Amino acid sequence: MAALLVWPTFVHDDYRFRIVIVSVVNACFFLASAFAITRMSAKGFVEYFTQFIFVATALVLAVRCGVTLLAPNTLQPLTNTSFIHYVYLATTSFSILALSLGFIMMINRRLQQRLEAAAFHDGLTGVFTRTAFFDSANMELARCHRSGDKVSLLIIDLDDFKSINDRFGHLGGDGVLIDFVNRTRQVLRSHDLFGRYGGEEFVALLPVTDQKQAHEVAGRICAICQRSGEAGATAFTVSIGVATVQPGGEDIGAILAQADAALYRAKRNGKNRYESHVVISTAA
Ligand SMILES: Nc1nc2c(ncn2[C@@H]2O[C@H](COP(=O)(O)OP(=O)(O)OP(=O)(O)O)[C@@H](O)[C@H]2O)c(=O)[nH]1
Repeated sequence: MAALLVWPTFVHDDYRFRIVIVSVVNACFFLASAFAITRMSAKGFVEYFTQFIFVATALVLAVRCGVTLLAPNTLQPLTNTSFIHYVYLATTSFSILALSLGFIMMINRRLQQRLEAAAFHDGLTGVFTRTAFFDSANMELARCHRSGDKVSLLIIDLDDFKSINDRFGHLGGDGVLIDFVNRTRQVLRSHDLFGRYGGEEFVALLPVTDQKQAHEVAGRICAICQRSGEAGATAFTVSIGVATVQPGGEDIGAILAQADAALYRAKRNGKNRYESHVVISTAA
C-alpha cells in the first residue's frame, strides 16, 4: 500500500486517489479478518462482536470510497467537513479501540480453552486426567450416596507394558494406549467416567452398577483387549481390579484402595483377568 501511495502523495498530489487506495486496501483487510473469524471453532460473543466491528468498519470504508468516486467535490483535504468524513473518523477511532479489546478477549478465551482442555483431558488418549476424574467421581459418589445406588470402580492396567515399549518403541506403546482406550470406550456406557490414573493405568467409574454387572463389564474389557492382535495391530492384554460399594459418604480414595488391592491380585494370579475386592473372578 505504501508503494501505491507514493505517486498520489509525492509525484502528483491527489487526495481522492489516496482515500480510495487506503479505503479499498483497509476494507479488504477487515473483510479478510472477518472471514478468518468465521472459520474459527467454538465462537462466542467476543468473536461475533469482533467480526461485526470488522464488517462495519469495512462498510464505512466502502461508502467513503464510493462517495469519493461518485461525488468527488464532497471531500476536500484539511477542510473536509462532509458527513461521511465525520462517520469515517468516528468509526475508525471506535473500531481501533473495539478491535484491540476484541483481540485481547479472543486470545484470553483461546488460552482459557487450552488450559481447560489440558486440565480435564489427557493429551494422548483424550480420557479424563486424574484430577478431573477424581473431581467428577466424587460428585458421582455423592449423587449415588443420596439415591442409594451402588457404584463400581475398575482399575485397568495394561500387562507387561514395559516389554511392549521395549519391542515397539515409545511411539508404538503410545499407539497401544490409544487402541486400548478406543476398545474400552466401546464397552463403557456414555455416562461412565473414564480417566487415566497414571502411565499405563486407567480408571473407570460405573454409576448405578452392582458387582455382577461390573464383572460383566470387566470381562468384556479383558476380552476386547485380548482380541487386539487380530487385525495385525500390536497385541496386548489388561488386568482389572474391581470394587463395588454402596456409597456412604466416603471419597473416591477409599474405593480406589479396594480396587487397587484387587488389581494386585489379578496381576499376581497371572494377568489378563479381573479380580474383585470381594469375589475372586474367573479368568478372562
Ligand atoms: N509409551 C508409553 N509408555 C508409558 C507411558 N507412561 C508410562 N509408560 C511406560 O509403562 C511402563 C510400565 O511398566 P511397569 O510399571 O514395569 O509395568 P508393566 O511392564 O506393565 O508390568 P505389569 O504391570 O506387571 O504387567 C514403563 O516402562 C513406562 O515407561 C506413556 O504415556 N507412553
